Amino acid sequence: MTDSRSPVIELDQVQFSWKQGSTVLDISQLTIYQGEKVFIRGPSGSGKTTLLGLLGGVLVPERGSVSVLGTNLCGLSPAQRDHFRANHIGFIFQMFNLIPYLSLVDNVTLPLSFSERRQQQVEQSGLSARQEALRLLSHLGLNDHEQLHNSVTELSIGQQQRVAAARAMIGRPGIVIADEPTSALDTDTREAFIELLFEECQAAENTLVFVSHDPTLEKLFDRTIALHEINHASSGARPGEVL
Ligand SMILES: Nc1ncnc2c1ncn2[C@@H]1O[C@H](COP(=O)(O)OP(=O)(O)OP(=O)(O)O)[C@@H](O)[C@H]1O
Repeated sequence: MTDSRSPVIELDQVQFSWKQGSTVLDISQLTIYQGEKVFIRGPSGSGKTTLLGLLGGVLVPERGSVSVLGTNLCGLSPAQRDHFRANHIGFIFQMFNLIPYLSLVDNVTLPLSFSERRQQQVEQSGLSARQEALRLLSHLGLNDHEQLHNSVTELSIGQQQRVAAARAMIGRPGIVIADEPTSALDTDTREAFIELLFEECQAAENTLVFVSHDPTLEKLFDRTIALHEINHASSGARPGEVL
């Protein structure tokens, strides 16, 4: 079956191993399309975080190509990859990685300091960076005036997650990559958060790549990629192992 949407991420004959280790990822082909909401699952240690590192240009494969929005990341220098990532990819990390000495709003607007493109996208919306940060936080469920003045160290896990998601999405990067961002939450809270994430991604035309261990979330997504099914590396976990 052919897909009429444009590919935004294309992996071709990719192999990756950590130094002196055996091959962790060996993927012949992987294509993710514009606007898709993709769920990636796989056993612990199967290489999900490593794959996200390749998609974001944090890591480069020793073989094959990783093309994102038409740019082959393997052909860029480390500095060019950093620049590309700042412009086009929003990350939601497992541990959120919020900056404790910055306010919530400053945490959210931080990516704009590294990306003129994302800054311009906010300007074009007619809002200031602060207004856009507040809009995103409010849409993601953080609109209590008092909470907004809290230090990030005083936030619950769910609230931290919302700040991290707003930070990933500010300035419409195009691609949002989330690594197990809901693991500390109960099922209802997870689903509610993901629905909000979807709405915001759709409005901003972001493609979403989401990694989780939780199979109950799968049904919410357009497509699931079972990493252990597309990964031919001998060190990768085999189908049937504990998910
Ligand atoms: N920085 C690193 N240096 C060396 N080996 C690493 C590094 N990061 C991960 N690995 C190894 O690569 C393999 C895949 O790890 P990865 O974190 O990508 O798996 P994962 O599927 O995301 O696991 P989990 O679900 O537990 O987070 C593992 O064997 C791991 O030990």
